Amino acid sequence: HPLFNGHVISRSEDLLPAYDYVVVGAGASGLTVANRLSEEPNISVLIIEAGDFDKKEDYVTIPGLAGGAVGTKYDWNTTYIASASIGGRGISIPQGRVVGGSTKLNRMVFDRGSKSDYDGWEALGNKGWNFDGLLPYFKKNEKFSPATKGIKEEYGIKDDVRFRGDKGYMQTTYSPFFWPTTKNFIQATKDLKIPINDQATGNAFGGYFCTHNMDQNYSRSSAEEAYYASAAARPNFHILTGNQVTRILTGSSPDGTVKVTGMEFASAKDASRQSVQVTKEAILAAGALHSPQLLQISGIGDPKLLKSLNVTTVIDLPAVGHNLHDHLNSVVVNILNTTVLTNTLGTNATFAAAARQEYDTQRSGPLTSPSGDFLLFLPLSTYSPASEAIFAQAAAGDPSASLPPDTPPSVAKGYAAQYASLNKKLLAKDSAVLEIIWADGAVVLGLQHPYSRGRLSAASSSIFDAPVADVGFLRNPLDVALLREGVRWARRFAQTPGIGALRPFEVVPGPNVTADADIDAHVRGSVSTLYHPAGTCKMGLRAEGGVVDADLKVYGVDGLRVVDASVMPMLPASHTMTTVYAVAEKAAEIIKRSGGYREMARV
Ligand SMILES: Cc1cc2nc3c(=O)[nH]c(=O)nc-3n(C[C@H](O)[C@H](O)[C@H](O)COP(=O)(O)OP(=O)(O)OC[C@H]3O[C@@H](n4cnc5c(N)ncnc54)[C@H](O)[C@@H]3O)c2cc1C
Repeated sequence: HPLFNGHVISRSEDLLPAYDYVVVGAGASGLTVANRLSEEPNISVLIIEAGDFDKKEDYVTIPGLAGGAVGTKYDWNTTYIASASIGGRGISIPQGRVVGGSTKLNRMVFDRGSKSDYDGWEALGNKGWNFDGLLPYFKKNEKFSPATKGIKEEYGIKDDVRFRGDKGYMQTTYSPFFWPTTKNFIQATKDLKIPINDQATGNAFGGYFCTHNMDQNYSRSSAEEAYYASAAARPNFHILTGNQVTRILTGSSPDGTVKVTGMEFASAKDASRQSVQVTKEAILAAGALHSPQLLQISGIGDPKLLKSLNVTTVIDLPAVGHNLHDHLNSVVVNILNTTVLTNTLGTNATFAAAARQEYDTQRSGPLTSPSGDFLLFLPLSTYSPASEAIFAQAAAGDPSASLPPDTPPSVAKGYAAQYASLNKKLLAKDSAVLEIIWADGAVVLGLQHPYSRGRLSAASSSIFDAPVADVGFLRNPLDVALLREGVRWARRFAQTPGIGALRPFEVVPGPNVTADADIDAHVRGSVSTLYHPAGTCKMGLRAEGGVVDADLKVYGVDGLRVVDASVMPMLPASHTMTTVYAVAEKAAEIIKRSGGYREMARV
């Protein structure tokens, strides 16, 4: 077929009239699933992506400049709505709008959560979704290379390679350069007798050395380099960029079954709508903020919301958009008495020029590191003496304090089970409550298992109007207590010999801020996002607020799945990309199996 030339479809006129699978969104999950499905030469796959290909700008490819694409044309530039619980502030929430999705914007922390976190997904009613069940897919995603000999010896990094993949498309390794005060951070970890583990093994707590998604040339390995590049030559793999899916088209058969029939899309709000037919399935991979929005404007959601948008209800599924949660962080900032800091790249032009030259000519030095080369993930009892008291407060608390007004009963029921699971984590030794990112004097305190939940709602019936994202940060005061204890820990940490050697001087919130109420005010006034929105199309039982089942099929509709960060019932204590890839790798096999294709793909 002339159109099956393996090239990017840049004009919608060049599309085939029908595809077996149409994937919405070419980010982490979408490219993974589309790549794996198109391994079968008989399957035709189309991905529709709102953004375009990037131009390999330095801020996209160079690890030391990671995050630089935030706020550019490659970002949706979305915001979490202002809320009283965080001092009336709105918070910007970057999301990739480019081929590669958020993996082009992200900070390249490539880690997994604890075994207990994934086992918790299964305990919530999702058979097979546990650490052991995900491990083959974590490995399938990855082509891991160990640290350089120098870094390995200097820092004593030990990897259990049985837990690592060596044939995947995603290239991962450690930075060949660690910023100098990383040594102080590691020393402080030892001073506090915090064990150092290997996060890949499921023991993602204590301290760990962190891998990044980058190739052997120390350039970003995004979903594009990994899953697009390796599939682009396949004639049955098409991608349409610069177009947004505007609606999922459905029809009903005489017996009342609702089935996906096609996808409608457009290049701009006022551009004409076009459509392609879907012969097998539509797969949503638009991310945790856009997949639920697309479901809602296609008539799948809470009838009350849909009515207010003038959208006809196709499937009454009130949970769509609920269970929105994200990792949030507060911060304690110290001034350090030392010269070479990560921000020297921004403040000292001579240093930056030398670093650039070193990167360009030798692929070494500061620009090879996206930072975050060593991280702490602390169980509550290891960072707070108040764990029993906070547990008692939680056990006596009312789960509904975490939820937005008008939460549907099924969602509240499902959340009650999550609440019990969150309470257990307060006493657990095998799951972290707090992440510590050491950013040279700034101690970033990331809450990993927040109690509070929010809600994502379409703002209108048009996909081109940004959705209303109420993330619910600090809605439940338990989250404030967990961060308050983090602030106190950060001060003890600053007094360890390891950090003390840098003569830290606290400037935020400042040494006078010691009373609970004052620390709480600092927490409420400072929290921000760690960029991990999830949970809005939760995998779970329908009666418990599930939007998709354990095969990631949307309840009530034939031929429709969600495979992105929105299906995670609860965030693991880790950054999210690695988990998104593993979920998508598993999803691809589930989809192949249900289509009658063989399961284990060639790699
Ligand atoms: C600034 C930032 C820093 C981060 N840092 C890290 C980190 O260091 N480590 C880590 O593990 N994780 C990090 N993350 C999170 C991680 O990148 C995401 O969890 C992951 O990419 C989510 O994958 P996804 O497939 O769900 O969505 P995405 O990767 O965001 O992909 C969704 C895609 O769908 C497209 N889309 C949306 N709506 C439509 C539509 N209607 N039609 C067509 N296309 C559409 C979008 O344009 C996008 O390309 C970070 C994220 C950000 C934004």
